[in-house]
Amino acid sequence: MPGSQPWLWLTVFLALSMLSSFWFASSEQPSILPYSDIKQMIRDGDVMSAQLQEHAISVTTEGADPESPTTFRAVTPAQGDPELLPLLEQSGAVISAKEPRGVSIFTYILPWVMILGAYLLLQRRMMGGTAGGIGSSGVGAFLSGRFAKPSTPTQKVTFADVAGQDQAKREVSELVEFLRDPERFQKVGAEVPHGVLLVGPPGTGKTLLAKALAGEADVPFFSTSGSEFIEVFVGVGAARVRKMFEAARRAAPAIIFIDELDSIGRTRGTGLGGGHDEREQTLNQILAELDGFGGREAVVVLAATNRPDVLDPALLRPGRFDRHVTLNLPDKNARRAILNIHASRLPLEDSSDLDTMAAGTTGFSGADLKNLLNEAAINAARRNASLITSDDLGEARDKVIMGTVRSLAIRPEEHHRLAVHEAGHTAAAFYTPDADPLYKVTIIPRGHALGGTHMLSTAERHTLDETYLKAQLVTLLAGRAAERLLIGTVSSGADDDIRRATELARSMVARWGMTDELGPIDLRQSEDHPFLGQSIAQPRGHADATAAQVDRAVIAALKKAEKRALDVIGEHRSQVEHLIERLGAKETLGFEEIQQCLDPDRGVTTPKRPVRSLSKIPPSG
Ligand SMILES: Nc1ncnc2c1ncn2[C@@H]1O[C@H](COP(=O)(O)OP(=O)(O)OP(=O)(O)O)[C@@H](O)[C@H]1O
Ligand SMILES: [Zn+2]
Repeated sequence: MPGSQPWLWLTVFLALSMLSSFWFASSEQPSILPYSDIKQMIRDGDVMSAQLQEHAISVTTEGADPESPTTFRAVTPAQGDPELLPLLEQSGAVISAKEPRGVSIFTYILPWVMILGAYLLLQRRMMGGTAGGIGSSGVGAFLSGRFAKPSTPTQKVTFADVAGQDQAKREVSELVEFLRDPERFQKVGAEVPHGVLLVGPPGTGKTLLAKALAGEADVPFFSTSGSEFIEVFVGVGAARVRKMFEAARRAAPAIIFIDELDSIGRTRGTGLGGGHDEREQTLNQILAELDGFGGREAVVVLAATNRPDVLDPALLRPGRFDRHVTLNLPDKNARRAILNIHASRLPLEDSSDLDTMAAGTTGFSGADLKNLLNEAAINAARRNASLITSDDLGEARDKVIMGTVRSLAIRPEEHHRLAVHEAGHTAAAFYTPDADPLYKVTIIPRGHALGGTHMLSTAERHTLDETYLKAQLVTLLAGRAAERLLIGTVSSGADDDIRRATELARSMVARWGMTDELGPIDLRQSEDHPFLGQSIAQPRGHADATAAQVDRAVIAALKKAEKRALDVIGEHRSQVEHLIERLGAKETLGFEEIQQCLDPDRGVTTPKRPVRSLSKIPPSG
């Protein structure tokens, strides 16, 4: 922080130098003599010149060395000395007088005021964070620290600036009316959600969407980032949160945006090495503030994260961040739209290049695409060209793919394998009658896993029957099976599939007694610790021989499921290949399209079974 505030330190420096000049100013070191001695010198005629001040007299004498006269000084008697002036006049010394020194109280106090001011500024800054922003003004903005970091007048962001993300926009836009006219809702006692969690991979436009909501509703936007709280001193984070909420309440209707919520909102009390006090205090303060909304205040808190899985469950309770809006990486059409938005100001040689780019950037986030265009423009500038060519774009794309660690960008050579892999999961789910019905399939990365076959989980299952679980195993392993059958090699992409399949098979064997050899006996290796919420090693209560038997049964179940997956895909090879082709071209396919590929004769139907919740089983890697 010090480095970021040079002017602050300049102020402190100035104040200190004022003080010091003040302290040392009076030290031109004349020798101090008793007044009577000075008077005697005057009488003796030794004094060449005298300078009179309000309460002091300085005299210069010839001294021993005429070249360097000596100065003496004395404080004059309090009531003054009527004899002094006549005496001096008689002596013939040069008499001068000095104005009373302008040392008002102000001069003493000014430096201290400056130091105090600088200190207060520094503290406010720490408390206020970078809160403030578009449209926030007045006292609220002052307290929230905006003055410390003036936000350059940003142009208003609206939903039109957010390409794709239709679902997310629709969900968030419900809040626009509330923010525009909260009284209408309050009058009829309608409670509007106060906490909305924006979930999605980096660069998918979470911040952009929050700003767009503020822009659409035309309300102040207070923003901060979770990671800012981690660096500050204990207690400051909580105070900052309080200030920001206070300011937002005053400015209501308003929006608070907390980026990177996971960096403060991680589950408390995990990690055996003790917690992070500051983080916990900050988190507790956020919870308290959220609870403090009496359902009446027109303040909406949006928070963004790409790790909803690590969030403290307390944050997700009703009345807190109970509304979740998911942002996905853009598919081809959405990528085209994003490129369009950001290329509107750029001189492109051929705008159809953007179609090519949209097709060749699977897995790019909105931020990646924006970055790509910027890199291309830089390339063109380096060449001294006035137009951006397709070569510039191509180079820029490669740079983004290679260069960004965070990016989930998919290399062209991975593209086909992903399509094969996902088509495998999809085909297995489609042809296995007991599996969950399909909903859609995509090769666009979601979160940590690449691609995904999305299935509708039929109702909420409380008990899982054996046939269903076996179908799950087959579906999980079918991605890898398809790679093996249709490409000839397997890849690390099935990592998560194998982990989940193994976990499931082990549960079937060791918890649910779904093998004949072992029967219904609990042979778990470890137990979930109820408080730590994680497995810690527990002593095993059974013999090594039994453990080996469990392992064998697990392996057998997995092998059998893999065989089944290979068979299913082999039997429907041409349909699966058709699916792969379509998936490669379109990246995301809905149920109807899946059905057209895998069962072309059947005509379109929709999933029959009742649907209550969406889940993503199996995730795929
Ligand atoms: N859907 C989109 N439409 C247009 N531009 C987008 C879109 N998504 C991202 N961008 C561009 O990428 C930039 C970065 O996006 P933003 O900061 O909103 O992402 P984020 O999801 O908040 O990322 P992070 O998780 O890193 O905070 C935006 O300023 C915008 O220019
Ligand atoms: Zn998979």
